[in-house]
Amino acid sequence: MSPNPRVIKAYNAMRALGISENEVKPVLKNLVKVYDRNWELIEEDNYRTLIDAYFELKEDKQEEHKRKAPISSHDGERPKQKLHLVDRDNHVSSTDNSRQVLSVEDTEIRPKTFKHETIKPSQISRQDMKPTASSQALQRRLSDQERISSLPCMAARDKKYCPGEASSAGHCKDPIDEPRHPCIQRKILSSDHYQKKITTSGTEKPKLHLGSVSRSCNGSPDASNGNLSVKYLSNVYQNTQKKEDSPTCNNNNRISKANIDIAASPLGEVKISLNCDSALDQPNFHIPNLDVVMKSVEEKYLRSCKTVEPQLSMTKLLDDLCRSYLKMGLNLSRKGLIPKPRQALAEDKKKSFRYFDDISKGSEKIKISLLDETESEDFPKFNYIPCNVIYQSANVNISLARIADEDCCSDCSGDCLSLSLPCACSQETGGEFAYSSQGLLKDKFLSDCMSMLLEPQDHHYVYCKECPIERTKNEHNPEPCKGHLVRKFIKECWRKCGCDMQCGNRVVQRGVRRKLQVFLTQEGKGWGVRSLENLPKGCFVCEYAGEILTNTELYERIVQSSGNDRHTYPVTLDADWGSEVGLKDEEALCLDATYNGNVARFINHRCADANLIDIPVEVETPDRHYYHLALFTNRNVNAYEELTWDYGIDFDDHTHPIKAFECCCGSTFCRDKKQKGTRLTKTKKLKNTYSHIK
Ligand SMILES: C[S@@+](CC[C@H](N)C(=O)[O-])C[C@H]1O[C@@H](n2cnc3c(N)ncnc32)[C@H](O)[C@@H]1O
Repeated sequence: MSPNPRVIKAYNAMRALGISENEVKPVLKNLVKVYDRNWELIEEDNYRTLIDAYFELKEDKQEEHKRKAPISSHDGERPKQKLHLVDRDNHVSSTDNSRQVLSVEDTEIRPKTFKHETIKPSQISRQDMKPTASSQALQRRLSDQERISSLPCMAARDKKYCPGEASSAGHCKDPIDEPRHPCIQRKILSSDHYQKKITTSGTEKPKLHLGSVSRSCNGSPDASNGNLSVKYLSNVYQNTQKKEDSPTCNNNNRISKANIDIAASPLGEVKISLNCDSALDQPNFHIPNLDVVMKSVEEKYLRSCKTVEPQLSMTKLLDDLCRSYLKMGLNLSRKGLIPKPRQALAEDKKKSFRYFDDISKGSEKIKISLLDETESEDFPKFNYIPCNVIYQSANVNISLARIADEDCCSDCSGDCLSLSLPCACSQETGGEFAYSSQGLLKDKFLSDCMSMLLEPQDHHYVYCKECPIERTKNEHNPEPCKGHLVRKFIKECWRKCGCDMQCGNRVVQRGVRRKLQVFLTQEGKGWGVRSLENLPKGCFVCEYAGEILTNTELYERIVQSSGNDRHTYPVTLDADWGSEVGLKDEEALCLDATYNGNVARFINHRCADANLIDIPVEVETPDRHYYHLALFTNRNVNAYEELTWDYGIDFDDHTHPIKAFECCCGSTFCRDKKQKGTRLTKTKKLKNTYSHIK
């Protein structure tokens, strides 16, 4: 009779794990019998059930030997008994021990094999069951397994031994009543599911029921109930734990082992696992925090595919995830981080990735975090200021007396936006407030501002007789003014107004409200800013705050700077230069956030199709030499998308005191000719991009 090909396949699968045909034969025979020749159940998950049964049998045998062994005798005793007595830090490394597990001296199958309370094979890390694993790797794993299974319960560390029976003896409470570690709970759930599967598939035998899973007090499953599946889980878990820098279990209750579940259906029927067994073999690999890896990969894809492109490949994405996982793991170890106990993991997460909780040091109403996943860039030295501060000579005249009655709404109360007839403060914006009752910029106002940005030639420019900018460049023989775009202003209610601070016409002055984070960009732009939440279109993000300098002061600063300071691109407050002739130097102002600035100093430039727009805002000074420059979203922005705005740089102007950087914005409309030569010529194309706001 020709051999059953399913039997041959099963032997082959087990052989790949270093288990011989002779060892497998009786186990398989028994399984086929109890599973009523339901081969699918034996074959599924790469013969998990078979492997499980094999190890269960082995474990039974060991238990049997233990029971039979004379208690006082050490001589000539099998070392496995000692294994359960060694201290946590006193690993038994004898190869005999591993060999002992591997060598199956007697393979006699006993009817009790399946009478054990059993945590089902679904609880075993998939990788451990993988038939492709070399027998050498298995040996090593088994050796670890044996070693770690000897570890005592964490709570009973000083006692020597926490066997299954110890549950009733004291230091581990009834494992069922014990609060479950979320990760473990999930695994138990899946074993329940497994049980259901067996029953519903019409197989009556064996009677599989949820085991009394004894777990060590640190939440990992305890190997002491003689259940190899659980033991396996525990071993890999603890093995991994030794190398870890970050929590194995994240908030999503995913379990972390050498196999890390990264995605699962609600009941765990379908899972995607990261297998980092080979990476764990590398001495310089440490397990990174899965959440951070996920975030970083998501961020990368969100940036490159703002809308999901048809060619987006999930395989590629998940492959990339694996690559990033490895990369981060290696990066962690490159920093020479030493694994810390579990309690310190939260702290570690922050340290290993350079995490600052709040770069504003409490000066903003909301914390602004900084996350550096690579530690490849020095954090810039600057002083965080939440609002503008005069450097020295700027003439910023803030006085209530200068605010005329028609420039404020002293008769108002409460919220000006709720008035049936808009108050005086709406005059500046044509008798309508720029803000909607949701606190967002109204579409019409936003699209007018966008149109100025996209089609400046269609808008009003003023040309100074003697341009302060040209004057600083060449005092005695200034070049003709290059022109200043007359900008639309928002005017907010302020101190002389009768409304309260919650008035809908006070947005910018209430400061940052969105969860922003500074992070290191990957395109060579240095630090950048992203929002940790989705932002709706027209939403205020932050103002560009810095030192208020005169043009001359800025010029001197640039000339004197050592060249070591990476100058943040300064902002010229020229939105209203046309309304006055002959601006004095102390009235021609700009903002410099290089040494003193807020989060906006980290927002990078993007040519034309940036997601933020800068809008001048009049708050406390009716003359517009000085104003606030506020950044609003010009479209819906996804969480973790980098926030950018168009600095308005003319990359062709080689006379500008600040040498323009080489633009890496990646926009199709990039104006920097050096970059791909993709100069903005097709305004129409650009207009199409923003057609939604027209
Ligand atoms: C306001 S800062 C932005 C924060 C800056 N990335 C950092 O690390 O501090 C402006 C500077 O960032 C860099 N930068 C901004 N946008 C860029 C872009 N599109 N391409 C290349 N570098 C950029 C330039 O060095 C520029 O002078």
